[in-house]
Amino acid sequence: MPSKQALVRRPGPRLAEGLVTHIARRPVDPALALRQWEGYVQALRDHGWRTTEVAPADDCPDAVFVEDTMVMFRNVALLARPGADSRRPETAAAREAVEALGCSVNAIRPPGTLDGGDVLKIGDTVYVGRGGRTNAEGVRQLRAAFEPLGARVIAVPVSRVLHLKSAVTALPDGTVIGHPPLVDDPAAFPRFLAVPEEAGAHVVHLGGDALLMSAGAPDSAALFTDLGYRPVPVDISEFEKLEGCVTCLSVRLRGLYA
Ligand SMILES: NC(=O)NCCC[C@H](N)C(=O)O
Repeated sequence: MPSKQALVRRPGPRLAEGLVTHIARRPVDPALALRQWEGYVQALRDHGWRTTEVAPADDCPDAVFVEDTMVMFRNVALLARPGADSRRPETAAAREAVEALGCSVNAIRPPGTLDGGDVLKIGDTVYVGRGGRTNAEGVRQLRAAFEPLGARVIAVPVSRVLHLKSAVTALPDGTVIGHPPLVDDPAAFPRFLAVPEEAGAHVVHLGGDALLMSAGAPDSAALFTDLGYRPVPVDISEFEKLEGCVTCLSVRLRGLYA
């Protein structure tokens, strides 16, 4: 059975200064953000996930988006080298956290850049978004790290949103979901399902039929219900103002040895 261990990182004091690239900046309410983060962590726990907090990186406004610090394949962590300079210091404590969980750790080296949010795994297929944060050398190093472990790495273009997983994620059956205006090339995926809202493109499989998703996508939630899934909505509006989504607030470690 897959392990249900997740890394999370609480929002720091400079959260409101987080990067915005593809949307207009809107003020972030730090107190509300903390409550929303606690609700997100609770939703993971309510569905059987153990959560480990990565030590704070309080000088890094975007540290709460801990998914970007690494990519997991089985029990191997590939430490990211974030494409944004301000996010580079985030990986040090993330490394300590995965090492403490017994993972093998590898790392992207200069001049490679890669953000965890650019990597979507579906079984042994690993899609990587070549876009604003992940460069060709990062893609090459991802291949070199994971193909020997049985991964098939497929690079896809990302130009309309921040990360690949800002555009698409996957249902538990492997169907890739995305909001078409934001997806560069839906034909890159063998099965693609259009969802009616941008925030509806982001799901985290909690186990069984449960899908963690933004409360901001009720029509997409209805679509998933109609397909036999059980949406678990969480309000993450303050993180969405910083181009965050449900995937990027945790690293899921499904391949740990018991
Ligand atoms: N994986 C993700 O989608 N991460 C969101 C990161 C948002 C953050 N404001 C950034 O621009 O890096």
